[in-house]
Amino acid sequence: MVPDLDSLPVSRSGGGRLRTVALVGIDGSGKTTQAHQLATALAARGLPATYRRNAGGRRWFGRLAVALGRMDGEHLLGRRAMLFVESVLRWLAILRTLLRRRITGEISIMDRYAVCQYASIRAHAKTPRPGRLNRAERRARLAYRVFPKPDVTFLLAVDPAIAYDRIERRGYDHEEMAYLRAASAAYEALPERPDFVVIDANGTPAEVGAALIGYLTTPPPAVAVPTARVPVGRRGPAAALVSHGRMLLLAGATLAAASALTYQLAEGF
Ligand SMILES: Cc1cn([C@H]2C[C@H](O)[C@@H](COP(=O)(O)OP(=O)(O)O)O2)c(=O)[nH]c1=O
Repeated sequence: MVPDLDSLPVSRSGGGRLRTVALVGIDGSGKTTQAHQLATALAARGLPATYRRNAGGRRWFGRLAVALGRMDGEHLLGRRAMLFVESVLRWLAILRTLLRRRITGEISIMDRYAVCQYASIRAHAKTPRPGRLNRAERRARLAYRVFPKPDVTFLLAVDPAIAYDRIERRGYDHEEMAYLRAASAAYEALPERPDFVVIDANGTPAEVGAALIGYLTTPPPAVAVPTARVPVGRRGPAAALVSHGRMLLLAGATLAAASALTYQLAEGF
């Protein structure tokens, strides 16, 4: 059966058409592989799905650091500066993705989203405490709150040891086991965690891909499932106000982000 836009669960739950899908999880969980695969699978079903990468530049700075004789981006810039740069670049990347989505009407299959930055901040803290919201995260949340929640957020849950092996095999970066464990715990402790659709990502790309597409194309249960997308109290004129306010904020942010240099930086990461 070939599903159309209106056959996807998100539209059936009353929230309108499916517009944004985010894949989140620790490094090596398979976000990039699966986001590409999912966009291709949806496109093959005639849906306007496009892969979008909301990267924070850590990998790029890692390569630069190595070229300059340092271990990684954190070693090059310092822990706090790297987190700040990552937060800014990811913010710009998400903004660009959402603006593109608005212009093209595509279904954006997003490789990472705002929650990845919150998890990164927790896991990269001097003393990682996965359950604790620190000052840096508070600031990031303030900046990222202009972005709407994706229609679906898939958390690719993977054993950190499997993720570690995958990263070693892909060969162009390295993560410590302690960091992967802290990041995994951070995702589990995020307040957004109850909204995630958790997918077992320990399997093969085909198995995980089937779980993702299966979720999106399987009709929801007949019982009324409350949707978290639009709180009931925000419907009607209040919803319109919130929506306009958000658009104004986004427009202002677009101006701030309009420098070609910054745009190119975000594009490259
Ligand atoms: C999804 C998946 C990826 N891989 C490989 C592909 C990549 O080289 C590497 C990491 O996957 P990748 O998609 O790059 O993970 P992320 O974007 O979350 O960091 O592991 C597997 O070996 N098995 C899998 O099931």
